[in-house]
Amino acid sequence: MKFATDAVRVSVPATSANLGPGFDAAGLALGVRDELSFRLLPTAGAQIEIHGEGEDTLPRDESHLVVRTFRRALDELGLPQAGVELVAHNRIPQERGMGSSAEAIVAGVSAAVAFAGYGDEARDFIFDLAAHIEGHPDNVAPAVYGGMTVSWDFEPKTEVPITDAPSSKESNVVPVSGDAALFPGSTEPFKGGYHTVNYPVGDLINAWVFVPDYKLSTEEARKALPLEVPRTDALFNVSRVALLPAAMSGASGRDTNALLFSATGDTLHQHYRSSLMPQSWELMTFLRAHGYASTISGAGPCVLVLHEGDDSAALTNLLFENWLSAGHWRMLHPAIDRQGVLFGPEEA
Ligand SMILES: Nc1ncnc2c1ncn2[C@@H]1O[C@H](COP(=O)(O)OP(=O)(O)OP(=O)(O)O)[C@@H](O)[C@H]1O
Ligand SMILES: N[C@@H](CCO)C(=O)O
Repeated sequence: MKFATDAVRVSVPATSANLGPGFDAAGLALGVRDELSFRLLPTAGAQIEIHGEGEDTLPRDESHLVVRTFRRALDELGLPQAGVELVAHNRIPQERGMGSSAEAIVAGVSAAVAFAGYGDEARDFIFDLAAHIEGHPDNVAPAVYGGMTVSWDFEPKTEVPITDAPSSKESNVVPVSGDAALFPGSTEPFKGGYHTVNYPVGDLINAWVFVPDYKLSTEEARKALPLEVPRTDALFNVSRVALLPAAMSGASGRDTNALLFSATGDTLHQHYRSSLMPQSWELMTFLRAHGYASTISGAGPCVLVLHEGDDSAALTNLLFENWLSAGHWRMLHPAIDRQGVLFGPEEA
């Protein structure tokens, strides 16, 4: 395969994973974007210019996450390993729970796809490869498709009776019974691996992200989680995560803010991580004590609030004296992003 163009642009939104109960499954795209441009160079290697978030910390060599995933995607697409110039304008806070690593991975894969000359039809390929590189799909899915997503890892070997389990990698696909009848001609196979669906988000749903002045790596935050959880905690999260789509739609016919409050409850992961981010835990519990649907964003330490209606003034009043005035927290009010990654050839 050959490069279809010599320069491409990519724009990827921030994301908030888990939304409380949906650990490693639910995610929401937020209107804070990193913008990247890539240009092929006649010589090997990577030349990297970084503006904004990470300009003092990110590497400027082949170990840069965007470049690493770009190279992996070039291999997958059968494109040669060319030299590349990368200019990144980063707005997404890093190691804060706003999906910066998923953003970087989606950016690298999308750039390779754009160089290959593909457009929207390659979105599923981007999701599949990026989720495999990230290792969990909850940030990658909204970064790719926008809006609210729920993702899952389909394992034919465990989800079909053992006697029917496919034995080779090639047959690691399960046709879903009934599809052909419902949609004549449809094959809709469920292959092993990550899948995702979008759920509607009501126009009046607002999101706020409180960004602290300290960081926490996802790797550290994942180490704090137990391998097993009590059944009562698992049952609690099953009901809460099942409520999320109805609450986020804003169209359930019930009080949306009351539903959002219940739907963002979690007993599976947040409290195990609280000692790694005591200030964030305190802010989240304070907000919940005042009736706000509040969660730790992703692996933390940002705090997310979801609410029907614009409560910016009330939130500022509530938090100014004890939280915002000391300068340790920034309050963001991003739109819900409904587009996901944007990518294509650099316009001349
Ligand atoms: N824009 C970027 N460009 C290159 N590398 C990045 C970028 N953003 C993040 N990274 C890499 O990803 C790491 C942060 O990943 P981590 O998963 O810890 O945080 P996060 O993705 O912001 O949080 P979460 O997954 O909880 O939302 C950084 O230390 C850096 O190595
Ligand atoms: N679901 C992930 C999101 C962070 O990448 C976690 O909470 O660890």
